[in-house]
Amino acid sequence: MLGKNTTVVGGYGEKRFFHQWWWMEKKTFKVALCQLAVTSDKAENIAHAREKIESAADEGAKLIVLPEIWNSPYSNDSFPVYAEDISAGGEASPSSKMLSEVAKKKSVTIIGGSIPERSMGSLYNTCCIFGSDGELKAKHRKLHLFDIDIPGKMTFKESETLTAGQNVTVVDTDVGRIAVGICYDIRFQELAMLYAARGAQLICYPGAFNLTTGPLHWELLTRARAADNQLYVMTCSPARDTNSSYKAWGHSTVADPFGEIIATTGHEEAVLFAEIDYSVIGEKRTFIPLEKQRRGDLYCLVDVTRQE
Ligand SMILES: NC(=O)CCC(=O)C(=O)O
Repeated sequence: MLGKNTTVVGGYGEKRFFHQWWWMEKKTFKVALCQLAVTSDKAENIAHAREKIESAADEGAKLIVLPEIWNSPYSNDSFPVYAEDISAGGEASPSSKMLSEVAKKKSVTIIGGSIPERSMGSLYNTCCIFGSDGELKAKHRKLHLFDIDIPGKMTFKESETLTAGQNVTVVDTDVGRIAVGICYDIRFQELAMLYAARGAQLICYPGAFNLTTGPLHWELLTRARAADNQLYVMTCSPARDTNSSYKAWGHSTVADPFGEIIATTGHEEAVLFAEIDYSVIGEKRTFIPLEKQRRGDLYCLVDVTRQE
């Protein structure tokens, strides 16, 4: 049953989102993905992230992306200890304060990876998006919690400590219309499809896959989300720490709207640069006109959250 705020997207109902000038326009810029080494010292993590962001900006990056949980170890024991009250700002959230300051100082857009957030008695895995004026433009709370059990290989249950977010996130920035998902969110194609229907040119997924699923699925999903939706996809991981309880896969990656990898790295700390050209989106959608060819008479995606 379709509700008051329900919009049918894809198929033939959403042409307006696919024919706006801004994704046909040629607009190139440099992006930097900071695959940060994370320690158990929060102040050190913040200072280190600041240094990497500043040097990426000095090298010409206009959009800077951080990994999932970059101010804390990735563990259910750590999330409550490292959590910050982002909406209180200032000293209550030294991580977001630093991101805001550096975005403004360097005049760059920052997709601030994610940090554990404390709000109204709950904890979230939250990405803050800062504009080049240093303002917080949006907050994405991870929608799909990472609860998996592959016996003897990988068991994790974020829902032991975290609460899932309730909002999808698409934000207009100086460097285009950007959508955000966090790690496990990448497994849900409907979300990416909804983002494409809302005109996203780029989806950023700060993420921390592991040594079981990473080799099989990280690149596959990055490329699939890009090729299915014909837009840019970026996945930004922490560097692997072989001494930590959760070993991140690393391999931060940028895929173009054809699903081709245009930048990637290994598992050590790195800052990865790529050149983004939004005119490629229009070009690939002309070559392979999926949007015109969808069988809206047989299936469709329903956007239950759009406010008209
Ligand atoms: N932090 C996460 O959400 C990890 C997701 C993951 O490893 C997966 O396989 O999915």
